[in-house]
Amino acid sequence: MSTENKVFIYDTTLRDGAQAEGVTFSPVAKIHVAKMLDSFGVDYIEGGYAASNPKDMAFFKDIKKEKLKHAKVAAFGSTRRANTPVEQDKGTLALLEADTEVCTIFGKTWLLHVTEVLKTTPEENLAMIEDTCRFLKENGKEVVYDAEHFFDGYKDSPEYALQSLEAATKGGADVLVLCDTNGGCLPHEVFEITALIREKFDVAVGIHTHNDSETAVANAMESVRAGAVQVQGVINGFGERCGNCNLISVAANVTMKTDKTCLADPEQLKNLKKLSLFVNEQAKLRNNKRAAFVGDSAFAHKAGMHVDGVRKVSHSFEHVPPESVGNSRRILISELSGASNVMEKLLEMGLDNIDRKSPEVREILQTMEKMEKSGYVYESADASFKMLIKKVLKEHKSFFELDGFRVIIEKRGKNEPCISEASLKLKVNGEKAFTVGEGDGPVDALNMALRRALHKFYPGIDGVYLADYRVSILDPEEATAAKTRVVIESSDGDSSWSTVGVSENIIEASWEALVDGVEYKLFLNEEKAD
Ligand SMILES: CC(=O)SCCNC(=O)CCNC(=O)[C@H](O)C(C)(C)COP(=O)(O)OP(=O)(O)OC[C@H]1O[C@@H](n2cnc3c(N)ncnc32)[C@H](O)[C@@H]1OP(=O)(O)O
Ligand SMILES: CC(=O)C(=O)O
Repeated sequence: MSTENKVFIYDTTLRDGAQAEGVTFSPVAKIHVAKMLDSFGVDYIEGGYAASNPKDMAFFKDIKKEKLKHAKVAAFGSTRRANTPVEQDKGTLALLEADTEVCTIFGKTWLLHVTEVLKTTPEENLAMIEDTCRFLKENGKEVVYDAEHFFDGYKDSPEYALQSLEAATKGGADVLVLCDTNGGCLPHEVFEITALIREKFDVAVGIHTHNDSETAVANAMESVRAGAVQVQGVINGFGERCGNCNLISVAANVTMKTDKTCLADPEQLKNLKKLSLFVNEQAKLRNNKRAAFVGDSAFAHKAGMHVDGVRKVSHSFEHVPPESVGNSRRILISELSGASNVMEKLLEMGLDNIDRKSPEVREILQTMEKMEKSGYVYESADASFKMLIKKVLKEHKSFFELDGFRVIIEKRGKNEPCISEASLKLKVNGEKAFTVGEGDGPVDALNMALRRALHKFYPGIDGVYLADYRVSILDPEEATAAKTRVVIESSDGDSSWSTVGVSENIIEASWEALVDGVEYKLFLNEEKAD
């Protein structure tokens, strides 16, 4: 492995990532993730624990058919069992059966583990490490040696920790990976110990960190600064307990903030958000809004003064340009907004002729603050804020007029399903419309009735559906007077938009949000048609 300014990215999403609570990859998902990682440009893909289960073993067979462009596939396992000849050790033989270019084995560094977990002697553990590395080398493998609990072991007995690395080196290991298995180390310790190992060993050094002290990425970055040339981690940082080092942040930090490189094609960084979303989808995990670099909030500006700064000089409040990692800037509207937030929204609406100091901008701010005080929130209901702007600017028109609605929910027997039905009376362009809708719940039924009523007049909203529905109870301590806030996300398949409604009655709050959502789409359709 060449160490010249290159940091090798070793991805263990499919192995240590799969050790996260709530994560299981299907065989198809494993292949999808591996292909995506390869296109992104990671150097190693650890596909699973060879001796663990048939699914992991099948992955090694299936991935061979995929002809990866760049990444090497690694099979993971442990040193041989104590007092077992390596050529008879089931785990080691499973590594050979995986038939990968690279084999990664973990071995014990910490005497506590040697005597209390393996229940063997320090000498036998050293023999286990050396034998297994040598056997795999003799079988033509590139061998990555993961020194489990390296930092804890080193703090307990530096002498034995060094002997364990010497055993791996004698066995021919190509990389010595220092593992902070329990995730308890701090960056300065990782720097010092990595630097020391780099000095003592003429073999490439790698780093594998866990996030139990919330320092996994910082620890990996410090190890790299001290000379580590391989970083092991997981896309999005999930993994055993609190997770592994997040490779999303490592790839971005190494590429943009150090003089080192880690991606063959640094332009791939523009696919960082895409990669993050894809891996979460395959792992069936929700996206973390606040994730560094790739989260929806990573470049979302809320405070008025920040928005003012970003509008003047983008890097005044952004550490890297959002587009460099495939993300985008968002301006949020809330009671903490100032004129700059409003100006950004006006621009998004194509209204570029309104002065920042104009009375209209002040009135928009004051109306919004008054509404927020009574329970509305606009930071997650951008379309409602745009409707509010139209109302203040007297550019709003009602596409229809409500004459009334009735919603019923009926359960005809213990084992019968709940039926929701809504009947709705509207006037559109002076013409009366009366419709009935059924749905999975009362709001869905109301939504169906509304779309049916409008179909004849505005067929452009036919494809719009409810994508998400969230309810919050405001002032719950005032039991009967509690208000309900409903946020609805509507979608037409290509884009989505959110609206808000507030009332003491949940159906009325939902109706208000529905109306904003429909009107927003009708305005957009009109603008497109002009
Ligand atoms: C830090 C890490 O994340 S390392 C990766 C850990 N990952 C996993 O454990 C997931 C996959 N594991 C598995 O599917 C199973 O544990 C298997 C198939 C590997 C082993 O299953 P079992 O044989 O039933 O053993 P079990 O899991 O209970 O116990 C571990 C055994 O491995 C031994 N062991 C643990 N670490 C090592 C090591 N580095 N080298 C050799 N043996 C080891 C233990 O001493 C224990 O041996 P014993 O049965 O003689 O007491
Ligand atoms: C090898 C590994 O996963 C660890 O030490 O955490």
